Amino acid sequence: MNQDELKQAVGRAALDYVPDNCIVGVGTGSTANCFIDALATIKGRIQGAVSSSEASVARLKSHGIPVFELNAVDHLPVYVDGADEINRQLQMIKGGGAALTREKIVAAVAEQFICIADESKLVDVLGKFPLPVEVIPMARSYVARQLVKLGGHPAYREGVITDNGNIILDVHGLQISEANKLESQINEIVGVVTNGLFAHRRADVLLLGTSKGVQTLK
Ligand SMILES: O=C(CO)[C@H](O)[C@H](O)COP(=O)(O)O
Repeated sequence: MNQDELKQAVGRAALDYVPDNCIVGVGTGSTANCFIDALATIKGRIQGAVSSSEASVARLKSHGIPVFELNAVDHLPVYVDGADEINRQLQMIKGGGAALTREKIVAAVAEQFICIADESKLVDVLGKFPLPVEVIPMARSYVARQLVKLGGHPAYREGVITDNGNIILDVHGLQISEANKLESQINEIVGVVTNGLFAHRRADVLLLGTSKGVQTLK
Protein backbone atom coordinates (compact mmCIF):
# COMPACT_ATOMS: atom_id res chain seq x y z
CA MET A 1 0.00 0.00 0.00
CA ASN A 2 1.21 3.51 -0.72
CA GLN A 3 1.04 6.35 1.84
CA ASP A 4 -2.35 7.61 0.61
CA GLU A 5 -3.82 4.12 0.94
CA LEU A 6 -2.41 3.82 4.49
CA LYS A 7 -4.08 7.13 5.39
CA GLN A 8 -7.39 5.96 3.92
CA ALA A 9 -7.13 2.67 5.84
CA VAL A 10 -6.66 4.42 9.22
CA GLY A 11 -9.40 6.92 8.36
CA ARG A 12 -11.82 4.04 7.85
CA ALA A 13 -10.56 2.18 10.94
CA ALA A 14 -11.35 5.20 13.14
CA LEU A 15 -15.07 4.78 12.38
CA ASP A 16 -15.06 1.90 14.91
CA TYR A 17 -14.55 4.50 17.66
CA VAL A 18 -17.53 6.67 16.66
CA PRO A 19 -20.62 5.94 18.78
CA ASP A 20 -24.07 6.15 17.21
CA ASN A 21 -25.91 9.47 17.41
CA CYS A 22 -22.89 11.44 18.67
CA ILE A 23 -21.12 14.63 17.68
CA VAL A 24 -17.60 13.79 16.51
CA GLY A 25 -14.47 15.91 16.96
CA VAL A 26 -12.61 16.18 13.67
CA GLY A 27 -9.02 17.23 13.11
CA THR A 28 -7.07 18.78 10.26
CA GLY A 29 -4.71 17.58 7.54
CA SER A 30 -4.52 14.97 4.81
CA THR A 31 -5.08 12.03 7.19
CA ALA A 32 -7.98 13.76 8.92
CA ASN A 33 -9.40 14.41 5.44
CA CYS A 34 -9.47 10.63 4.90
CA PHE A 35 -11.40 10.30 8.15
CA ILE A 36 -13.88 12.99 7.04
CA ASP A 37 -14.42 11.12 3.77
CA ALA A 38 -14.99 7.88 5.71
CA LEU A 39 -17.32 9.69 8.13
CA ALA A 40 -19.48 10.73 5.19
CA THR A 41 -20.33 7.06 4.63
CA ILE A 42 -21.95 6.86 8.10
CA LYS A 43 -23.34 10.40 8.32
CA GLY A 44 -26.86 9.03 8.82
CA ARG A 45 -25.91 7.61 12.20
CA ILE A 46 -24.18 10.67 13.70
CA GLN A 47 -25.54 14.08 14.69
CA GLY A 48 -22.61 15.90 13.15
CA ALA A 49 -19.11 17.19 13.90
CA VAL A 50 -17.07 19.91 15.53
CA SER A 51 -13.94 20.85 13.67
CA SER A 52 -10.44 22.11 14.45
CA SER A 53 -10.10 24.27 11.33
CA GLU A 54 -11.96 26.20 8.68
CA ALA A 55 -10.51 23.81 6.06
CA SER A 56 -12.08 20.80 7.77
CA VAL A 57 -15.36 22.69 8.24
CA ALA A 58 -15.47 23.18 4.46
CA ARG A 59 -14.76 19.50 3.78
CA LEU A 60 -17.36 18.33 6.30
CA LYS A 61 -19.97 20.65 4.80
CA SER A 62 -19.11 19.49 1.27
CA HIS A 63 -20.17 16.01 2.42
CA GLY A 64 -23.40 17.35 3.97
CA ILE A 65 -22.20 16.64 7.53
CA PRO A 66 -23.65 19.22 9.99
CA VAL A 67 -20.96 21.25 11.76
CA PHE A 68 -21.53 22.54 15.31
CA GLU A 69 -19.79 25.32 17.26
CA LEU A 70 -17.71 23.79 20.04
CA ASN A 71 -19.34 26.11 22.59
CA ALA A 72 -22.73 24.56 21.76
CA VAL A 73 -21.50 21.04 22.53
CA ASP A 74 -21.28 19.65 26.06
CA HIS A 75 -20.37 16.05 25.27
CA LEU A 76 -17.72 15.01 22.78
CA PRO A 77 -16.98 11.28 23.07
CA VAL A 78 -14.21 11.18 20.49
CA TYR A 79 -11.71 13.37 18.62
CA VAL A 80 -9.98 11.94 15.56
CA ASP A 81 -6.88 13.62 14.12
CA GLY A 82 -3.50 13.00 12.54
CA ALA A 83 -0.03 13.93 13.81
CA ASP A 84 3.30 15.05 12.43
CA GLU A 85 5.16 12.77 14.86
CA ILE A 86 4.01 10.37 17.55
CA ASN A 87 6.06 8.32 20.00
CA ARG A 88 5.21 5.06 21.76
CA GLN A 89 3.90 6.97 24.80
CA LEU A 90 1.39 8.48 22.32
CA GLN A 91 2.80 11.98 22.80
CA MET A 92 2.71 13.98 19.59
CA ILE A 93 4.00 16.92 17.62
CA LYS A 94 1.13 18.54 15.72
CA GLY A 95 0.57 21.77 13.85
CA GLY A 96 2.13 21.08 10.46
CA GLY A 97 -1.15 22.41 9.08
CA ALA A 98 -1.10 25.40 11.48
CA ALA A 99 -4.29 24.24 13.27
CA LEU A 100 -2.58 23.27 16.55
CA THR A 101 -4.47 25.61 18.90
CA ARG A 102 -7.96 24.62 17.81
CA GLU A 103 -6.80 20.98 17.69
CA LYS A 104 -5.63 21.21 21.29
CA ILE A 105 -8.91 22.82 22.37
CA VAL A 106 -11.12 20.20 20.72
CA ALA A 107 -8.86 17.42 22.01
CA ALA A 108 -9.15 18.83 25.54
CA VAL A 109 -12.93 18.62 25.40
CA ALA A 110 -13.03 15.09 23.96
CA GLU A 111 -13.15 11.99 26.13
CA GLN A 112 -10.97 10.00 23.75
CA PHE A 113 -8.29 11.15 21.30
CA ILE A 114 -7.85 8.72 18.42
CA CYS A 115 -4.67 9.49 16.48
CA ILE A 116 -4.60 8.21 12.90
CA ALA A 117 -1.25 8.07 11.16
CA ASP A 118 0.77 6.18 8.61
CA GLU A 119 3.87 4.39 9.88
CA SER A 120 6.23 7.21 8.82
CA LYS A 121 4.90 9.27 11.75
CA LEU A 122 5.98 6.86 14.51
CA VAL A 123 9.30 7.95 16.10
CA ASP A 124 11.42 6.97 19.10
CA VAL A 125 12.17 10.58 20.07
CA LEU A 126 10.05 13.61 19.20
CA GLY A 127 11.73 16.61 17.63
CA LYS A 128 12.98 15.82 14.15
CA PHE A 129 9.81 17.50 12.85
CA PRO A 130 10.15 21.22 13.69
CA LEU A 131 7.85 22.10 16.60
CA PRO A 132 5.13 24.59 15.54
CA VAL A 133 4.38 27.41 17.98
CA GLU A 134 1.39 29.74 17.44
CA VAL A 135 2.36 33.29 18.40
CA ILE A 136 0.55 36.64 18.69
CA PRO A 137 2.09 38.63 15.77
CA MET A 138 3.49 41.55 17.86
CA ALA A 139 5.37 39.09 20.11
CA ARG A 140 7.16 37.29 17.28
CA SER A 141 10.72 38.54 17.88
CA TYR A 142 10.50 38.29 21.68
CA VAL A 143 9.14 34.74 21.54
CA ALA A 144 11.81 33.75 19.01
CA ARG A 145 14.56 34.97 21.39
CA GLN A 146 13.03 33.01 24.28
CA LEU A 147 12.85 29.86 22.13
CA VAL A 148 16.56 30.22 21.34
CA LYS A 149 17.24 30.26 25.11
CA LEU A 150 15.43 26.90 25.30
CA GLY A 151 17.86 25.49 22.73
CA GLY A 152 15.72 25.78 19.61
CA HIS A 153 16.17 27.44 16.24
CA PRO A 154 12.87 29.14 15.42
CA ALA A 155 11.91 29.89 11.82
CA TYR A 156 9.02 32.16 10.83
CA ARG A 157 6.54 30.26 8.65
CA GLU A 158 6.28 32.72 5.77
CA GLY A 159 2.84 33.54 4.41
CA VAL A 160 0.87 31.57 7.01
CA ILE A 161 -1.78 33.17 9.22
CA THR A 162 -3.69 30.79 11.48
CA ASP A 163 -7.50 30.61 11.68
CA ASN A 164 -7.04 32.69 14.87
CA GLY A 165 -5.14 35.48 13.07
CA ASN A 166 -1.70 34.59 14.47
CA ILE A 167 1.67 33.53 13.07
CA ILE A 168 3.63 30.27 13.37
CA LEU A 169 7.25 29.83 14.45
CA ASP A 170 8.65 26.38 13.59
CA VAL A 171 11.32 25.41 16.11
CA HIS A 172 14.12 23.26 14.71
CA GLY A 173 16.80 21.37 16.57
CA LEU A 174 14.94 20.33 19.72
CA GLN A 175 15.78 16.94 21.22
CA ILE A 176 12.61 16.40 23.19
CA SER A 177 13.33 14.11 26.13
CA GLU A 178 10.87 15.67 28.60
CA ALA A 179 7.89 16.54 26.46
CA ASN A 180 5.58 17.52 29.35
CA LYS A 181 8.13 19.96 30.73
CA LEU A 182 8.94 21.53 27.37
CA GLU A 183 5.25 21.89 26.47
CA SER A 184 4.69 23.86 29.69
CA GLN A 185 7.89 25.92 29.37
CA ILE A 186 7.02 27.11 25.87
CA ASN A 187 3.42 27.85 26.80
CA GLU A 188 4.67 30.06 29.64
CA ILE A 189 6.39 32.47 27.22
CA VAL A 190 4.29 35.62 26.97
CA GLY A 191 2.90 35.93 23.46
CA VAL A 192 2.70 32.19 22.83
CA VAL A 193 -0.86 31.00 22.20
CA THR A 194 0.14 27.35 22.39
CA ASN A 195 2.71 24.96 20.98
CA GLY A 196 2.31 21.77 18.99
CA LEU A 197 3.49 19.38 21.69
CA PHE A 198 0.60 17.19 22.78
CA ALA A 199 2.24 15.66 25.85
CA HIS A 200 -0.17 16.58 28.65
CA ARG A 201 -3.10 15.65 26.44
CA ARG A 202 -1.71 12.61 24.60
CA ALA A 203 -3.61 10.35 22.26
CA ASP A 204 -5.54 7.53 23.93
CA VAL A 205 -5.33 5.27 20.90
CA LEU A 206 -3.03 5.24 17.87
CA LEU A 207 -4.30 3.62 14.69
CA LEU A 208 -1.09 3.15 12.70
CA GLY A 209 -1.26 2.34 9.01
CA THR A 210 1.43 -0.19 8.09
CA SER A 211 2.09 -2.44 5.10
CA LYS A 212 0.84 -5.32 7.28
CA GLY A 213 -2.45 -3.58 8.09
CA VAL A 214 -3.74 -1.17 10.71
CA GLN A 215 -2.05 -1.66 14.08
CA THR A 216 -3.62 -0.39 17.30
CA LEU A 217 -1.44 1.07 20.10
CA LYS A 218 -2.99 2.14 23.40
O1 LIG B 1 -1.47 18.88 13.19
C1 LIG B 1 -1.95 18.86 12.07
C2 LIG B 1 -2.47 20.07 11.41
O2 LIG B 1 -2.24 21.23 12.16
C3 LIG B 1 -2.02 17.59 11.33
O3 LIG B 1 -2.66 16.63 12.12
C4 LIG B 1 -0.63 17.12 11.02
O4 LIG B 1 0.05 18.17 10.34
C5 LIG B 1 -0.64 15.87 10.17
O5 LIG B 1 -1.07 16.18 8.88
P1 LIG B 1 -1.11 15.08 7.73
O6 LIG B 1 -2.16 14.09 8.12
O7 LIG B 1 -1.46 15.87 6.49
O8 LIG B 1 0.26 14.48 7.65
